[in-house]
Amino acid sequence: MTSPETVKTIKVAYLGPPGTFSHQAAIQKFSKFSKNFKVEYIPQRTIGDCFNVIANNTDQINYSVLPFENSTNGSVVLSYDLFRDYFIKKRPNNDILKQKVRVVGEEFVTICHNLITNQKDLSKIKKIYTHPQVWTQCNKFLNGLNFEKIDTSSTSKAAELIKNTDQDDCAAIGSLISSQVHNVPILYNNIEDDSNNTTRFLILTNDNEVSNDDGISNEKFLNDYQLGNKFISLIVFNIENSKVGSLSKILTIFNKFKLNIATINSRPSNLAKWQYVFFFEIFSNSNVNSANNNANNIENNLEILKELKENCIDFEILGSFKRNEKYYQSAVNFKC
Ligand SMILES: O=C(O)C(=O)C[C@]1(C(=O)O)C=C[C@@H](O)C=C1
Repeated sequence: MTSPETVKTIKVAYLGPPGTFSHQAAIQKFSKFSKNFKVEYIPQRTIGDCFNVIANNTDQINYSVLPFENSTNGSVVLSYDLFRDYFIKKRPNNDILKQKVRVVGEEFVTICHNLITNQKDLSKIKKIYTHPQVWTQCNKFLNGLNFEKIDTSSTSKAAELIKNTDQDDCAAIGSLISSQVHNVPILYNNIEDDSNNTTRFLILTNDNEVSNDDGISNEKFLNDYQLGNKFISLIVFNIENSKVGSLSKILTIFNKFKLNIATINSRPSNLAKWQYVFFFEIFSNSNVNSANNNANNIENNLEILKELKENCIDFEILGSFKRNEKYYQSAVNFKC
């Protein structure tokens, strides 16, 4: 048995305060490690801070949890823009394979929203606080109510503000756990439009870190705990926007190598007006870390990498990770 002094600590950053959906994602992903490791969950003030602790290698954080997309209202653009800015900043180096910020996993959380308030009469609520991503997940409940929307850094922050106000016309939207953490009652539960409302989170790490005394990389360590053999690679690139066919050329490359594209997103490049940075997620079957990688895996297929590089201004693999088995679960299994 490992003695308490030799137990290694895994530090996981998440959007705080405690009780956010990001906190829930972190616990879902990392609680299984607590048999062999001491897992510390470290709250961050903003989603930007969750990214920066990894990008800047601060506070000896091993992993960070980042909301990435929601089944009701789509991409968390703030997270895409953090990747975009990181990619653009790194452009001059253009080092394809070894990046500092790596995406090494994903987690899915069922998002059930609650109206949290000390007020007992809905018609008396004049201000509602929550994270901006939430408003359009609760359209049906909120439509017709007459209130001021106040954005907060997270849902649990909204509940904390309600706790600390003496005004009786305020409410927050957040999780059951946030209402318990801040000890403010729920007036209405399950106010999300879709009872299967789900957010997908990415797990980030820093390549320089190792997870255990054997020197196994965080990437391999986390993937070894994940079942299945489907991998996802997240890539980011920019192309000659004005050249006819430049994006279709990229699509052709994936078709040629028989790789399925799971998602496509674009964001303004911020380099010049009306120029874009593209994010693709690519399915593959082989393990990034195994010795017998086959050519199907984008990270190790030099031919694909060469063709992509030739047809992009800049191109980067942000990470590859095993598809979380929750992705395949039916909606019924996602119920709260
Ligand atoms: O505010 C929270 O609780 C978060 O974890 C952030 C966040 C997000 O940014 O999407 C996570 C899940 C929900 O979709 C709403 C908010």
